[in-house]
Amino acid sequence: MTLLHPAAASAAAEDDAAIPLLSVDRLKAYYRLKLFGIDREVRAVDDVTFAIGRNEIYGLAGESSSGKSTLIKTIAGAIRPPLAVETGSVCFNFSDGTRDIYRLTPRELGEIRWKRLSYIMQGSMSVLNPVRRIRHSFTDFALPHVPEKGAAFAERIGRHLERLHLERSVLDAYPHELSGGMRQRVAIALATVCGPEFIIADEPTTALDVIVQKGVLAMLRGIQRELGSSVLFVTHDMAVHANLTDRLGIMYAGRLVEEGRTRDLFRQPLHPYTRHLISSLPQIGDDTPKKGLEGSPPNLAAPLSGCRFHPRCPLAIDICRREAPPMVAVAPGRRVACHVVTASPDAVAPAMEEVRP
Ligand SMILES: Nc1ncnc2c1ncn2[C@@H]1O[C@H](COP(=O)(O)OP(=O)(O)OP(=O)(O)O)[C@@H](O)[C@H]1O
Repeated sequence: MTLLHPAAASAAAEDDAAIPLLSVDRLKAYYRLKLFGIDREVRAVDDVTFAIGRNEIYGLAGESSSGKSTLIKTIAGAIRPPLAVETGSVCFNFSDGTRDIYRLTPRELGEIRWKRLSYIMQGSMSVLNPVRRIRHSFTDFALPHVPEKGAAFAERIGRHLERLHLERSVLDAYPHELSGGMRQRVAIALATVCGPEFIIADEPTTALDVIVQKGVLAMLRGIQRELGSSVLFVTHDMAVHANLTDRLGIMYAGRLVEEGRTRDLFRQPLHPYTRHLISSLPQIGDDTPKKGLEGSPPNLAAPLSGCRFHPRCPLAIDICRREAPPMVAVAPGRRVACHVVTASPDAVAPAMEEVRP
């Protein structure tokens, strides 16, 4: 197995577009706390590098507290104390120019929100004002960012709702009058009405039952294709990733530990943590009892030396306790941070042959 230079792997991952829409480079974001007079830092995002191409849905998976929400906050420039960005950069290559998110003024950041970069949150009530009709949410968020005003603006909203198979009458409802699924559909309509180039979706279907979830995901996939937007989709639910995302990044304890095309990760997971996530998914006809992962995730305020997964890893060897494994490109578009995987190319090589395009 030939290990690729990260730049070569990165280029290979971006088959569809020469320049990624989002580039995150060596990003570290820590919560800086003072507890009983003692300074503590929670290393929630610790040296994360990845890129998202145009027109792709990139999934981010990992168990609770692995740093997913912190990563998307830092990507969106929504950084409030005690969270602080230590090092690294986040650049968007929008159609009207490149923006380094940490060099923008609050005004410049406000100008790209909704128009170029928008969000779909888990609780749609956080964007839909509970005491105002839905129409006012559209006015508040979208009106400043589109050229149409007055009747032309109302027509734009109406046409967008119809495109998403929503009745125009939904505009007259209060959020509490709609079901959870319908509220999430409205939140997707709101997030996409200005035609954003990049959408961040944070657990948008987690609170919904499976049938409603399927409809909401199909709606998101449909509008993403129509607009040609890129999506960063965050959920711990691997089944959702399998159905929706094009590429997948796996986070563990503040770090990205594996990345590749979603189908390749499911067909041949390399990192022991990814293998665990995938093997614990239920499969029809398989009634063998699923074993949970022993131990608990590390305390990010006192990170371990070496690989953060080593105390729970069935494959851990000596070096895993001493040195943090770097993310290494092992095939075009495939990276993994694991000493065992990268040190045993022969064992992994046949598997990697399968995932080569
Ligand atoms: N405001 C905060 N102050 C201090 N630590 C925080 C704060 N918010 C999150 N953390 C810590 O940062 C780490 C990463 O949390 P984060 O919420 O980003 O993980 P997550 O993967 O999104 O989890 P979940 O799926 O449960 O939302 C955790 O250790 C968490 O306790």
